[in-house]
Amino acid sequence: MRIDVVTIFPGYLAPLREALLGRAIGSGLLDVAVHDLRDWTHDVHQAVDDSPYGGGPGMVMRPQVWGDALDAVLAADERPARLVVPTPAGRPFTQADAHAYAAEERLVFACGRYEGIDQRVVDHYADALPVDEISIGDYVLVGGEVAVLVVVEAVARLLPGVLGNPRSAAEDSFSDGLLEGPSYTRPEVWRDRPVPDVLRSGNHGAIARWRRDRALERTVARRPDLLAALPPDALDKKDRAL
Ligand SMILES: N#Cc1c(-c2ccc3ccn(Cc4ccc(CN5CCCC5)cc4)c3c2)n[nH]c1N
Repeated sequence: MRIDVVTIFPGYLAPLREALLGRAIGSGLLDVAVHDLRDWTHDVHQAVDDSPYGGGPGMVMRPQVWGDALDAVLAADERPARLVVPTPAGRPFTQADAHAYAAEERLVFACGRYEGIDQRVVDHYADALPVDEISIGDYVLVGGEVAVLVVVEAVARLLPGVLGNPRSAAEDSFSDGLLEGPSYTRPEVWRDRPVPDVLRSGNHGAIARWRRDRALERTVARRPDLLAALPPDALDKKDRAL
């Protein structure tokens, strides 16, 4: 998979080259190119923004600069691409999106700043390729770069060979529709707090039941919306007895 990121702050994307993602890049599983939007400006001030038509707070990013940048970036590789534009007004990004994006040959991310990017940019490219305006959560950031780091990590970990243990991705939270329960490791007792006995019993059936019960309890307490979204047959009699 090839990933391109266009931003006025290329340094914000440096973490992509660390740790797991850095190894994925080094092993050729992922090809990442970060581009400075200002390389496509032509004025001495390298202006990328201007006042909003109709008034309102802040500045809006200019369509001409984005058009020149995205034309050049898209033309640099013949693989079909999906353009992903983080925005506070975007559709919520989900684990299902991460799986869908992991199947793409190429993702191009447009990182806005200020009040966002002139809407005509999204509208223009939507005539030529798939374009997603996504949001990573109901809180307000200052730009799209952090969202790109989140999305790229969620996608890259699903690529074959990136995670050391492929079972991790297969057994993700949300993969069975529930939050995962608590995890424990050595020591057996830490600050007078023991590991639950069942986890040391060797009784795999009891362990699986205990873990399912803890996942259900946690989901009821923290994400009742996930329970409501479960298919009717997702909970068995023992689940409902909890
Ligand atoms: N993903 C994601 C995001 C973002 C995100 C993503 C991309 C950009 C580009 C610029 N900003 C800053 C910004 C902040 C607020 C507003 C709304 N206006 C404020 C006053 C009148 C309306 C517009 C832009 C961005 C924020 N924030 N939160 C998420 N989950």
